[in-house]
Amino acid sequence: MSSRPRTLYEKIWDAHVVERRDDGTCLIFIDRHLVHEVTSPQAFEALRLAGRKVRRPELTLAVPDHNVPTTARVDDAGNPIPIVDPQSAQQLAALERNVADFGIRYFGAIAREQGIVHVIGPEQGFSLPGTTIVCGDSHTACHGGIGALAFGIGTSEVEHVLATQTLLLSPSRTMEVRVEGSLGPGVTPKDLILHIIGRIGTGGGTGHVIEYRGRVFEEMSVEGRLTVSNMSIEGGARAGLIAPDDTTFAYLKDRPYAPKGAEWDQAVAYWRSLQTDEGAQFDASIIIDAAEIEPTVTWGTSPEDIVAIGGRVPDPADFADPAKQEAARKSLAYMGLTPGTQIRDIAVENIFIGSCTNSRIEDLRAAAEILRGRTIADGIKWAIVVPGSGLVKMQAEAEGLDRIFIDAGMEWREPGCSACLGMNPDKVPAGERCASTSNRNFVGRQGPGARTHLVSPVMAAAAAVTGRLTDVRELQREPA
Ligand SMILES: CC(C)[C@H](C(=O)O)[C@@H](O)C(=O)O
Ligand code: SF4
Repeated sequence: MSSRPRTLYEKIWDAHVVERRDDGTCLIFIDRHLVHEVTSPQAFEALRLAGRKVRRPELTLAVPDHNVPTTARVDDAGNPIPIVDPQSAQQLAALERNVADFGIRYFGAIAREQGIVHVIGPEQGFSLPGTTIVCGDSHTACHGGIGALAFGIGTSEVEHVLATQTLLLSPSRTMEVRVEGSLGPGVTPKDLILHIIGRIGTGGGTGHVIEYRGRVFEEMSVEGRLTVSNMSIEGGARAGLIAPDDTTFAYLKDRPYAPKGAEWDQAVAYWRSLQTDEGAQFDASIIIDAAEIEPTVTWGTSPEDIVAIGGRVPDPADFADPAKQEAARKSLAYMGLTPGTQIRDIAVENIFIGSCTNSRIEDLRAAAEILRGRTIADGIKWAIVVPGSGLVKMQAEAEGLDRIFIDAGMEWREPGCSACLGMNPDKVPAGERCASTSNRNFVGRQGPGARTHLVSPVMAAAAAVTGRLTDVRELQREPA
């Protein structure tokens, strides 16, 4: 192994090379494979047809999340309630058959550990620093928040990993996003990543793995780091990474699948070596001043269409690039917005707090803190809180957060992807707006014709209280 200074990405990559090919591609060992119901059925079917087994079933974890309804899943007698939508029911049944046939660890729809695949990986200690993690899902980048090299793969690659526990890959370029200074009050990791995407654009990270560096990330909780890394894919990057540190180790210790005893100590000793070396070169570098970042929302139909809460809807003519002008015109037409409108004058009818970006316990605590003792505005027709996992839900209930949401007039649901993409019945009606803590504001993402404004959990809570996009700093209380 060379002694030249290496980035964190290069260290993880080098540690997983099974074979280097002459064309520069490498066969990479995959430590962890997460599986959900949408992108796995054809992969299992192909294995079945070829008469192949899953090579390392113990390195695979499956869970249904996209299609599960978020209304009650068991009746009063504790019996499972059948899923109404035939396609969803079929996908869940297929996953159940596949995990049984191939001997894969599985948290079923009514297991208390069930949840969004990117929430349960770190929560279970299944996702660990320095590992390679894949899933047939673009937001796999999320797990980079604990220092894992984690990325989404296609269904044929899912099949390859199931069969061989390896992938043939080309190395990525490296990009450093260095954030200097600290985040101000009311400014969250979600605002930070929206701001970063606004800066680099949705294509800015293409071909790169981003390492997020700087004191902001050292000071940030693991859950905040997961939020940031989660949206790396919206900046076009293959993956995101944040170097593991004592905060990461404290978060992972004693989790069900984390190493224990002497193995834990050995693991931590290794994880401590997973820092970018002094003098290591990145292929690209971006520097951001945290002090410039305000609570941020999206105005358009791309995650790069961001604006500070104090700002206005942009005029397409403001963009220099004619292609951007045209995209902005289309976005504004879809979003039903007029250039120059104050962001804080935009009324919303729907609130969604959830998704693999923002449905962990800290997200729910922060939103509940804004909603405590308040009620949602009259203009809000639908407001749901969807915890990221059954364990997050239990924890939130133990802390009384569910009561705060319900007393405010919101619905408290079962875990899953829900209105993040509306593959289940949770959809935003056409022409209506939603302040959403999810990660994509694409045309039709939350339902046909739905208009999404991406926000942080506290900003979603603030919008629920006032019925319009609102600067959460106006609603924050002095600490008691
Ligand atoms: C359904 C799945 C393949 C998809 C993804 O890859 O990201 C979904 O999770 C999403 O967020 O759009
Ligand atoms: S919560 Fe949304 S972004 Fe995350 S995996 Fe589910 S659908 Fe994809």
